[in-house]
Amino acid sequence: MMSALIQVRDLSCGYGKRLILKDINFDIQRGEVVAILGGSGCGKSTLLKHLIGLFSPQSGSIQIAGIELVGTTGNARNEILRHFGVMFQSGALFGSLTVLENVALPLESFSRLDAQAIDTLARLKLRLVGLEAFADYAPAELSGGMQKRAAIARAMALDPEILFLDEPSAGLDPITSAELDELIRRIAETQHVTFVVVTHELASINAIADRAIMLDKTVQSIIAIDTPKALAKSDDARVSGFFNRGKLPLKSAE
Ligand SMILES: Nc1ncnc2c1ncn2[C@@H]1O[C@H](COP(=O)(O)OP(=O)(O)OP(=O)(O)O)[C@@H](O)[C@H]1O
Repeated sequence: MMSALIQVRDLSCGYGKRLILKDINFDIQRGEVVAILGGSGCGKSTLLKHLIGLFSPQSGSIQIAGIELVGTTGNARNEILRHFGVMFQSGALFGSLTVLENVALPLESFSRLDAQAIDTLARLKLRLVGLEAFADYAPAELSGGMQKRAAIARAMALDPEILFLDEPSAGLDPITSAELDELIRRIAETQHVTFVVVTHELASINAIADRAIMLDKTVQSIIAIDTPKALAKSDDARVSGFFNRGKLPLKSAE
């Protein structure tokens, strides 16, 4: 049997002595798009920051393609992190660089390719997100949605196996947000990239996620993992309530 691409076991994490999440267990398979969701302050970003190795957990295990991340240092750690592309909410592009230069930056820093090859690869990534015509623009000249797409192109520069996105549709209008969802789905399907996406946008979750991991602030842990469809029908009101918010309550028969 193929092992999971991401396997998290008995993870407890937080900041210093402060515990934010405990008893975290889940597997993510290759090619899946998984959303991490839950109310404000429940620890979605905290989980993401631990998954990408930005913080070390208090205890537990995070295996990427069968290799333990927790406690691994040096070159072995860099080797694991090489599987990752990351786009933070504040995933700002460097304003002083062109769009193309932004996408080329990871290649210049972490590959040994020559300038010509880097240029070619960076343009290929821009084409993937539909921005090849904007290579020489400054980031500030792009719309919010285009900036997000450029940031995804940059996160894709080193051909990561896994892309971690923190609130990708934050600050976007619904139509632009839906376009970004389409792009995420297309990259997952055509490039076989696995996505872990922190989001609280219901429309996005339904559009992109094969499965969603729902966190809860009170229990400081996962309260459900399933397809968005199944979660919406959950018997647990904390779960189904999240999926059905905004819908008019049904009048009960008298
Ligand atoms: N770097 C940090 N140092 C200390 N505490 C932090 C740090 N980052 C987050 N926290 C705390 O951890 C808790 C969870 O925050 P986190 O950002 O993970 O939640 P979230 O679910 O992503 O929230 P939101 O949806 O509001 O972005 C919060 O109480 C927050 O104050």
